[in-house]
Amino acid sequence: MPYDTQPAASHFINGAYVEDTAGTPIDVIYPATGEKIATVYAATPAIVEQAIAAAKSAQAAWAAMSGTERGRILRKAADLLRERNHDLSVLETYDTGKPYQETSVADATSGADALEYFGGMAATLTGEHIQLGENWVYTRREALGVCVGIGAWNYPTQIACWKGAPALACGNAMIFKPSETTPLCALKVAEILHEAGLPAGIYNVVQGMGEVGASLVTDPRVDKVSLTGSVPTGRKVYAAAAEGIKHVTMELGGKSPMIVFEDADIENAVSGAILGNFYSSGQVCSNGTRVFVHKAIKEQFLNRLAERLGDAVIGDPMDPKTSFGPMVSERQRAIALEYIEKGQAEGARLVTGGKMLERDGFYMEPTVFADVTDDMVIAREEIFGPVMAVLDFEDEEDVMARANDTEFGLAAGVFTRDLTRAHRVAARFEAGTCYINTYNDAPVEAPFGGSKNSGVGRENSKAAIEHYSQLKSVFVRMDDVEAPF
Ligand SMILES: NC(=O)c1ccc[n+]([C@@H]2O[C@H](COP(=O)([O-])OP(=O)(O)OC[C@H]3O[C@@H](n4cnc5c(N)ncnc54)[C@H](O)[C@@H]3O)[C@@H](O)[C@H]2O)c1
Ligand SMILES: C[N+](C)(C)CCCC=O
Repeated sequence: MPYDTQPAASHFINGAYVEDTAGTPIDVIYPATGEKIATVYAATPAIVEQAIAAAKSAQAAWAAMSGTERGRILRKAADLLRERNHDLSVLETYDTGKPYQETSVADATSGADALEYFGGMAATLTGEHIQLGENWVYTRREALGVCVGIGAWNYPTQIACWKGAPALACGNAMIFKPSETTPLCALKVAEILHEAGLPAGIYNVVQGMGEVGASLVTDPRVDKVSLTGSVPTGRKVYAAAAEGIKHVTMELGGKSPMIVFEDADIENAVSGAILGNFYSSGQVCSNGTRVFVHKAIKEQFLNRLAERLGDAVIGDPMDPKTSFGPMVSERQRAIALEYIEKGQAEGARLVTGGKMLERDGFYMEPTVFADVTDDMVIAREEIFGPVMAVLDFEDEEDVMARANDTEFGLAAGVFTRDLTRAHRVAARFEAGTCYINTYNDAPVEAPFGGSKNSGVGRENSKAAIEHYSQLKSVFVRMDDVEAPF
């Protein structure tokens, strides 16, 4: 192993690594080999208490600093993430199994973008002045207090930063619980933030399974919860947060549509479908896994897609030439393979792939089904694996209705050369993040998030500020107070 993956300790609390081996051990498995590469221990109630107490006592002083001072620390952390991109990318690859070819451009770099963007914005956060005759109101944009971030396993560095950066820019403290499947990367984010000058207690990381997350969400000292995870977990966390009337951001799952019209640039549409189904071995929330292709170009599209998939380099994720790595875990691969069996049983046509690879690690083939119909399980449920469902259509009205006929609303994409149609379709998509002639771009400047069951709130962009701060109005009377008696 060219990299020591064992973290200094399981948790990062109050500016330092903290260990408590009384917690349940969590083995960290390298998905490319199935080997154990590290062990962390789930937070005990005493560790959770330490983290909440540290965040609570540090937050007010952090919020009292000027935005310029807070932002400077975040921007320094962004620089450190970029300087250490290689090591952080290697760690991300060990944590998730995603190829280094991806992690070196999409994870620590995306986290750095968030820290730089929100670091730059911290000094610009202001209230407003509202004149009412002689009297006036001013508003103060204030921090929420203690925020809890709970992560999924597909983008551990990115999620730790996408939640941490706006929270900290607004003057909050954060306690982040990574997914138990990928616990390593967030510890490095915490370490770097503190090296950049973050005061102790402002960004803490605790490990554990769902119950650790639940104990954070229900603590009365916690003011906001931001979850990235599945819809079933989102339901539980949203309900628990509602009990305490807490602020929430819910970044949940999807089964997003991608519509390829007969006038589309086929090469670009195939590229979009590859990016939106097979990047990160298909383990991306916003993936366009229901690909509606116009009947007139369907066979051309499928032939070109199969040819391009033949160019995928499946192998050692650390080899920079590898473009398709293993699934994150044996369990996640088993889930995807079960869906493939269901697809075949329901009569979908297997165009390519469909099997696990007989080698160490959790590899399977990128898989494409054609002749999928709307009622098939593979067209309705989120698989979270490299399984694309291609469906036919002929009519725009009909395909719009079918594209929107889902409980999810995370993302949606359209490929067409017809400008008017592109914008008409984007306007009619019931989804929070839409694409025209591209797929899965997620720059920090743009809001990212879902509608319907795919989520509440937005990450990134100015919109995230609304979800990590609150406005206080202060009414100022200049004349006398009139009272009835
Ligand atoms: N919308 C987005 O931005 C986005 C991004 C990445 C992943 N996802 C979604 O995440 C899912 C895959 O990730 P996963 O398998 O890790 O999801 P998951 O829902 O199983 O777990 C997510 C996190 O929630 C924690 N958790 C579980 N039960 C909890 C509870 N009762 N209280 C508090 N925390 C609890 C887990 O420990 C984990 O850290 C997919 O559905 C995917 O679409 C969404
Ligand atoms: C940046 N991506 C690739 C759109 C991923 C966002 C997080 C979803 O899994």
